[in-house]
Amino acid sequence: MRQLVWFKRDLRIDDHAPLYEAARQGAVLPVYIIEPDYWQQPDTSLRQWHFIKASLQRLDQELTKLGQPLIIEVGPASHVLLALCQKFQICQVHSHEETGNLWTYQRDLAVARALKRQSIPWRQYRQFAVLRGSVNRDHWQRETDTWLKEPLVPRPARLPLLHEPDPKPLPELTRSRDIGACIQRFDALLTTTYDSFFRNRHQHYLRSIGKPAASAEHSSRLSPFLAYGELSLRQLFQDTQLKLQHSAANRANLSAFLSRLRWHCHFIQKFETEPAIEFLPMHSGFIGFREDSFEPHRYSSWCTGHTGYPLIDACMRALLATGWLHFRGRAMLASFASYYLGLPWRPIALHLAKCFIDYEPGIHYPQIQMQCGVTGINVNRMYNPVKQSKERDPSGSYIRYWVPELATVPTSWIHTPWLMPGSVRQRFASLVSYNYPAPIVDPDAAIKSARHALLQWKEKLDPIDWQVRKQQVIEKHASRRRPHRHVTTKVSTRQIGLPGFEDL
Ligand SMILES: Cc1cc2nc3c(=O)[nH]c(=O)nc-3n(C[C@H](O)[C@H](O)[C@H](O)COP(=O)(O)OP(=O)(O)OC[C@H]3O[C@@H](n4cnc5c(N)ncnc54)[C@H](O)[C@@H]3O)c2cc1C
Repeated sequence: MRQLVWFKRDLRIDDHAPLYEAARQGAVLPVYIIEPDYWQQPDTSLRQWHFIKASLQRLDQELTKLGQPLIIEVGPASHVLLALCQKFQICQVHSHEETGNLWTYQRDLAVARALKRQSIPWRQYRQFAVLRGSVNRDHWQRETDTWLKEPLVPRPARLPLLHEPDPKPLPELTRSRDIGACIQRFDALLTTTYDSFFRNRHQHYLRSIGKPAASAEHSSRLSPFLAYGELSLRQLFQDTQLKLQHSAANRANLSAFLSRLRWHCHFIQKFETEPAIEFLPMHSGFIGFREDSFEPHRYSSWCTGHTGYPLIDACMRALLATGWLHFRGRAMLASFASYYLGLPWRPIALHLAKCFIDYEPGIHYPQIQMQCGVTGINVNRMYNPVKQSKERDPSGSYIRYWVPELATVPTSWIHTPWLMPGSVRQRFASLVSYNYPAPIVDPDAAIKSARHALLQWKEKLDPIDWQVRKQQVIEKHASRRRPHRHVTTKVSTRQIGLPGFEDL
């Protein structure tokens, strides 16, 4: 009974239920499909593909040690899978569930239809503490915690050789308008990133979390490995819990880290429940908000890190160069683009998605909407870029590193170079050619206008209607430790509900 395991965003062999279950039932063909059309989507970029490429090489080495190398094919998944099923007389396809963007959801529907036509069952397994179908947020926390604590799935002892693929290099993909490769990487290896975090980097996790340079060192930096599944979230969760039990000194740091692993699933659950938020704001009253105020010049200055606000530009340039940014930096970039530059949330989401190597749609879209103020249930976070700069990078060392035009600006002016008196500027200008832009918007006027625009927009809708829509968001998405007394209906839908095999 030959089985096919379709590797998607789960490039590992440990705690991999599809691989383990398939191997129990027969010989396994492990397959990864490169889908050129996916890599043309506006939220993807080649820097993500370069990361995946390295993960695929490691996955292939692991599978080869078990006995069956990885088969890598190029083309639309439904065609590739059908062709492989026919060629190798496959009885069943196994994969993890994916909470992806609309493109991957439609791809999965096409795969389900194609396999059903050939009467080949497709079994999908849970990869995160995320529920499909009807979700009751009252019990979500308990159910997902139970899943996170379940025993890990062992790796198969061996995989009998079914097919020896021809050794060939992975294809080079191209894109017409790509964001560009990363010029600096933190660490491309899971083992070294993981070991160094738990050995010592985590000891300053909490203290560093909001500071740009320190968090680059003391955050786990495991996000890309989680996003493409080289590391199992459940394994990381359980390892952290174990370390927490044996580490009296670092309880606060490890507990904070553990909460973030729960947030990972909490956010993906929001996207799984309401995938439309890839395109539409969570609070439907915000449909169309700021769309008329899109200014291409402001957008391109923000995208390239030339807004004239030193910390904003440093964060954007760090992201462009490395593909990673700490949480506060991401939040600040999104909030600044929305409130100070008046840009609509969706182009903000797309640019950041392309920049992030760890792009995870399920975290990304709910977070973006929260930071851009269109969920209707979160406090509006209008981070003041100058205040943030003074608090988070007081010496200006991060700014100087990423914005070399400001490298020699004295600390007293590093956060507000536009306020430098003429005499200082003259002295400074004689040393270097100073070509840093003036602030793209006046901070006080911009925030005043953001507040005004928000109020005006909300006034367009009847206040009761606004409240009703807000309540709908709370019922669908808010996490609850205790049951919500007023909610009588269960929220259902999934990712447009990937139908059961029989429903197609
Ligand atoms: C606008 C915006 C967009 C974001 N987009 C993404 C994204 O596409 N992919 C992504 O992985 N994270 C995203 N995040 C969340 C967070 O910023 C990153 O997970 C984190 O910075 C990754 O670095 P780390 O692995 O060192 O984090 P750590 O602090 O070491 O956290 C460990 C893991 O916990 C999870 N996590 C941490 N913080 C959060 C959070 N606030 N919400 C949900 N999960 C969290 C991540 O899986 C992370 O890898 C976004 C945040 C914002 C504000």
